Amino acid sequence: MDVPGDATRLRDMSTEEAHRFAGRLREFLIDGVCATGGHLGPNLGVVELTIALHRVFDSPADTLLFDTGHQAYVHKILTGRAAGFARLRQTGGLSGYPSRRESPHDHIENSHASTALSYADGIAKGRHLRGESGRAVVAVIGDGALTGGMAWEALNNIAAAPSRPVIVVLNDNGRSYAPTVGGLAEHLAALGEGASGNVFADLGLAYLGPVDGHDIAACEDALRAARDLARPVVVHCRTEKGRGYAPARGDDAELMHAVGVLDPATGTGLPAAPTWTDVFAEELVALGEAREDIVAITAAMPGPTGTALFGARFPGRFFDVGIAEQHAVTSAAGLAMAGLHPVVAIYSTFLSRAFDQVLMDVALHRLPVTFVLDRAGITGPDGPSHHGMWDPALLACVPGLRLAAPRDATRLRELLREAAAIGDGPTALRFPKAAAGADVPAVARIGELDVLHRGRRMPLDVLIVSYGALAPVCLAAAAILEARGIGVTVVDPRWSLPVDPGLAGLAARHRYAVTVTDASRAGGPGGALARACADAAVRTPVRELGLPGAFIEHGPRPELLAGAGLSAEAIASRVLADLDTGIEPVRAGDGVSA
Ligand SMILES: Cc1ncc(C[n+]2csc(CCOP(=O)(O)OP(=O)(O)O)c2C)c(N)n1
Ligand SMILES: CC(=O)[C@@H](O)[C@H](O)COP(=O)(O)O
Ligand SMILES: [Mg+2]
Repeated sequence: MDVPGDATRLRDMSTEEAHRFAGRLREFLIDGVCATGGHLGPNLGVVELTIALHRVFDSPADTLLFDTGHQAYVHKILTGRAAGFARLRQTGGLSGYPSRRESPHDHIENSHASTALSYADGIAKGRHLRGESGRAVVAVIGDGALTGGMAWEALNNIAAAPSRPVIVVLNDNGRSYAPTVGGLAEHLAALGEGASGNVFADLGLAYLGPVDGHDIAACEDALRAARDLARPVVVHCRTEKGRGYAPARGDDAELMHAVGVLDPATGTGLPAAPTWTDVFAEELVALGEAREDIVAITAAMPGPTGTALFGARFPGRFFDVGIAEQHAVTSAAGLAMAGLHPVVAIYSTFLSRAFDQVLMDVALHRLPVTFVLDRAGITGPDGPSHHGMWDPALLACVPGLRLAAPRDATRLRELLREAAAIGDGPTALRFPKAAAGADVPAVARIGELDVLHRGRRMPLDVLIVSYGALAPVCLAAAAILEARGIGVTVVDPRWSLPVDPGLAGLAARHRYAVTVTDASRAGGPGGALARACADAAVRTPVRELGLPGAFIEHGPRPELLAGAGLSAEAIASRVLADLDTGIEPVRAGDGVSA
């Protein structure tokens, strides 16, 4: 695609030429994203708006921020990265979000929504303090991201800083994945249509709009007016998600918000095997049939979390609260106080945002809320701010919370029921973004934990403690070790928090124990087991295998897991090396495990 390497040529275009260019850019997006997967709908909706932004503002001298960043493909194309789209979201390829390493035009790498206005507030204040406030600070935020409370914390401060003006560009396409919920959505829709008030003006912000976000000249006029106002201002642009691509505007419920590889001619994708989310979605409906106290909550992600099925079946017991995870959790606490059993379906990575609410609004009151953490562990193409790798460490701090990691679909159903039956405190389940795969049967049950494989020799050499979906990998590692004459037992605790009381005793009957989890090692279940062994004066050394304490770049899930040493071969090699060299057992009171 012939794309101006910089915005100079873009600015020299007439409006008509710019619209023709927008058409070519749209075709480039459709062909490129259908070939790689990614956020097709959101980016088709901001083609003209982003062209107008780069014709009016001089990035990177002027700062352009994108909230969530999933809609920054056009920005990337206009800043010299069109060629990189052939490897979008692939190992070593272009990130699907802004990337500071890729370009000085990029600033926010975090794909968690509702943050851009706070960055803008801080940057504007910083520039003012350093006497550099001559340039514009522009933040593009979607109507969905604007349902996040943090955005309003920022607007409150931006409005109070007239000498450090921020230009807020509201990209209002009326949706997150699904139509944006709540009173704000209705208010935005009424603006310009005789609305009784204007929330932005009431906060003290200037308001320009609504503007047709697909009319380049109208966008440019509004953006120039905003720039010349020199005071905090909201430019309200109305756009269409998926614009210009019929399959995205057709029967697709989410207007192709996030797609896999598609046939560009039809917009159809490859058939996918049932996922963990599909299993959860069905079981939640079955649970809802059996128990009328079960209610479900999502933070603007009914489709991706699978709760849409429950919502269709029980519309009165289903709540989409918008991109408002903190509210979701504490509203769930309220529902539990009212005698219901809420199931909060939330990606692992987004739970981080509501940690205080889990700790102080749910657990402190010992409320029966069940958190279903989808996309736990390595997710893959969405990169470091999407891997769900910190929930075990965070939740290990929560008194009274029980965390389960099902190893397969049958255990997911089983553990969801067990969690829903617990009435004296919070529970959580975690599973990955992956096909659900074949069941992994147990050969025995010891208390709450499943024995997946018994070693052939006594005294047994190695105990592998497998958490969650990596059980097949652990069994394959056991086979490699047994081929080397090493006896191995593989167990799955099912509930990783609190530590199963039988695990330390089981470890005592082995020379060595290794824990395997698709989560950050730091604060993971392995450390808890090591300390439990130390406290029980069990001298068996415990090796913890998991994800490193680092931000892991985007790439295919299997490749990233292998890169973190979570393949059968890598686990077996680690065990063999430890057996050769020996590792010290954790001593009682030693907070650090091997
Ligand atoms: C804190 C948080 N929760 C959920 C998500 C998942 N998510 C990604 S994009 C999106 C919808 C964003 O809607 P909007 O801001 O209106 O942008 P649009 O896609 O419509 O351009 C959601 C819910 C997220 N990125 N961050
Ligand atoms: C941008 C965002 O947070 C989501 O749209 C993210 O892309 C999740 O994608 P999956 O639902 O495919 O995991
Ligand atoms: Mg939107």
